[in-house]
Amino acid sequence: MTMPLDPDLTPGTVVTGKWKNNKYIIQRVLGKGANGIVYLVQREPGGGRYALKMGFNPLDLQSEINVLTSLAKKDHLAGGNGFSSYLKEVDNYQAGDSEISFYVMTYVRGEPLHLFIRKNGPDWTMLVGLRLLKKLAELHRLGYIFCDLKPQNVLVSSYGEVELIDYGGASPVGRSVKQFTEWYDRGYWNAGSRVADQKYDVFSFALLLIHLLEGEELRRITGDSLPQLRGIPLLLTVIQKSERLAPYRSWLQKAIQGYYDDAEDAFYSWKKHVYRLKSGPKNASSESTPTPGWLIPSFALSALIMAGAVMLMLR
Ligand SMILES: Nc1ncnc2c1ncn2[C@@H]1O[C@H](COP(=O)(O)OP(=O)(O)OP(=O)(O)O)[C@@H](O)[C@H]1O
Repeated sequence: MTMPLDPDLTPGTVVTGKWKNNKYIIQRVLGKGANGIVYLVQREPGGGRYALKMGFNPLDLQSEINVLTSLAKKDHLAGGNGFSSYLKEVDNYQAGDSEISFYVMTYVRGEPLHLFIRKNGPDWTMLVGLRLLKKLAELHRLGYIFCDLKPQNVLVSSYGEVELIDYGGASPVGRSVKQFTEWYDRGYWNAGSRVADQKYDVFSFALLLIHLLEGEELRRITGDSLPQLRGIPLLLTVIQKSERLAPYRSWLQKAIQGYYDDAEDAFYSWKKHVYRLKSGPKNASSESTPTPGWLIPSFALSALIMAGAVMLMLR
């Protein structure tokens, strides 16, 4: 089976599945990664919108499909409804002489975590972080580790709902991590092995948080030091010195040092932290940065949506 290197399809192209004969009309490219290209498609007939992924390498795509299938089965058995409905269909597409494998999944509306926080402000980190930990906890309960946690793989809706995308790196507990991004990788930071366990994801989450709020400082401090000095003490220094990380300090110190057994443990600890913030004093950053007048209405709306979302979450 041959495969074009770059299956770039123009809007309007109809992708017909070879085996199941379902038709999907390409609307636009949602994104391109190292492993494949993801399109927004409309199913015909019926018209529902989905995300359709074509892989550059059929074997990599198949292993991703295997993970999603196994997750769906486990989730179904556990009575859940999150992962069991994510994967919709797997088929092949005959494009000229070549056959391209693809799969269809739920279309997740949202923007990558780092862009969401940049646009809506760091105050959202508290809520979005809680929801992300909840997602990871659901995955851990099914025996899987996400492994390649990075801002691009976390999509956030305008109400702060969180979805993980790209399960290409997900592994059952105990396997070696096959896909990772250095900045969020426990091995890169000399903070533990590259074997998939629950703490691996919690560590990546902690690094994600440091990156979101203190990215420049992290780059500066690691740029100056030798690779062998990259490690837990260096990260603890960044956490200790940072004003922006102050509300998360004790949580982060524990996460970095592998104190939390899994994402559920980390989630409950974070939840307590959210409660504390709710009743505590206003944080320093909102006092020290004056808000321009024209931003106040959108800020107020943003705060209102966040308050509503926090209440929903803590019900
Ligand atoms: N279900 C989805 N709903 C909406 N957008 C999606 C969905 N899946 C993927 N995307 C978009 O497509 C992009 C590429 O998808 P994906 O991350 O699966 O590809 P990849 O080749 O595995 O990427 P990477 O190089 O990060 O491993 C994502 O960054 C995202 O913008």
